[in-house]
Amino acid sequence: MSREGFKSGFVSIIGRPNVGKSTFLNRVIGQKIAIMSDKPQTTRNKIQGVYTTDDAQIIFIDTPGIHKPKHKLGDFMMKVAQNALKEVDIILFMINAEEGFGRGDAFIIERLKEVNTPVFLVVNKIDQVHPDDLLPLIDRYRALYSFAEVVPISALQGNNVETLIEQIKSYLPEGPQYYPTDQVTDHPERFIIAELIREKALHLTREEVPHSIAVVIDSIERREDSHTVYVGATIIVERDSQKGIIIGKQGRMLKEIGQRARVDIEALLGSKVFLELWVKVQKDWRNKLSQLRDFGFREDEY
Ligand SMILES: Nc1nc2c(ncn2[C@@H]2O[C@H](COP(=O)(O)OP(=O)(O)OP(=O)(O)O)[C@@H](O)[C@H]2O)c(=O)[nH]1
Repeated sequence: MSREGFKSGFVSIIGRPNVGKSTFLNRVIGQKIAIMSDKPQTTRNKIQGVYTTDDAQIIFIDTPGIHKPKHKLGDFMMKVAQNALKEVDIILFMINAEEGFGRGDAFIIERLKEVNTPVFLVVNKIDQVHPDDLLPLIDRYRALYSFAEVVPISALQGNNVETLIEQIKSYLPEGPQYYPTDQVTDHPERFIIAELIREKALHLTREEVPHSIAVVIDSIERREDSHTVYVGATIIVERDSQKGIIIGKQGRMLKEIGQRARVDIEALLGSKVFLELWVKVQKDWRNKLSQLRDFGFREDEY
């Protein structure tokens, strides 16, 4: 669909782990589509949120944090992120006002210098700092890169988020409405369901299980004459000890993960859900690219 004066484009959100990228996306899109966690580096997949108004459509790409590569997952995602940056209309470089400048930011700025896309410096978590401290912080970043705009926000409380949206719109080219108005994400339900399960598993096991959890959806079936959707999923961990933690005493932890995930999946699908969860150990899955592909990380999609 193409309308006179209608603007549209792609916006990539980048930033160090935990700066608030998912919180921002969730606030703008108004639906729980990105995994949220107090632990860093949980947003591994590209998540697209689509924000549509009468006069514009913004397609957000929640690019995974750019880190120095540590193992192959790092390398792989770095490449994905770098490619994504070249193809978008605007990059939002989000920083955490509370934490200030860090080496991770310096690293990202080096990557930004390799692309021509306009970059907004989005200073998040301003609810946590004194206004007097903001300007010196912004100057520190400005000394390193010429940002198209600088916008302080609080993604959590919503301060200035609308202003940021308006500024994004003003940079977008005229273009078609790529997605229907009611579409908030182009990911198949499968992906969102996997993220919801992963979120519950990470949340409930907190300190005991690191980020080496992947969730694969084995099946989603709506059986005829039934209002129930049957979902089968496997939680993949790296070690036997993690499998034990996920399952818990007499299966209690797995049951809890399943119950909590089911509530969210029911809200997502708008129907009753029967969720069956399995746990599987696959050693060192993060270092095996072929398996990453099996888990849905596909380089050619980007
Ligand atoms: N006080 C405050 N906290 C915030 C704000 N935005 C996000 N947070 C908190 O910061 C933490 C991390 O937020 P996320 O949105 O998960 O961060 P992220 O950048 O998506 O993190 P990764 O998934 O690791 O890349 C959460 O506990 C949020 O509630 C904000 O504006 N103010």
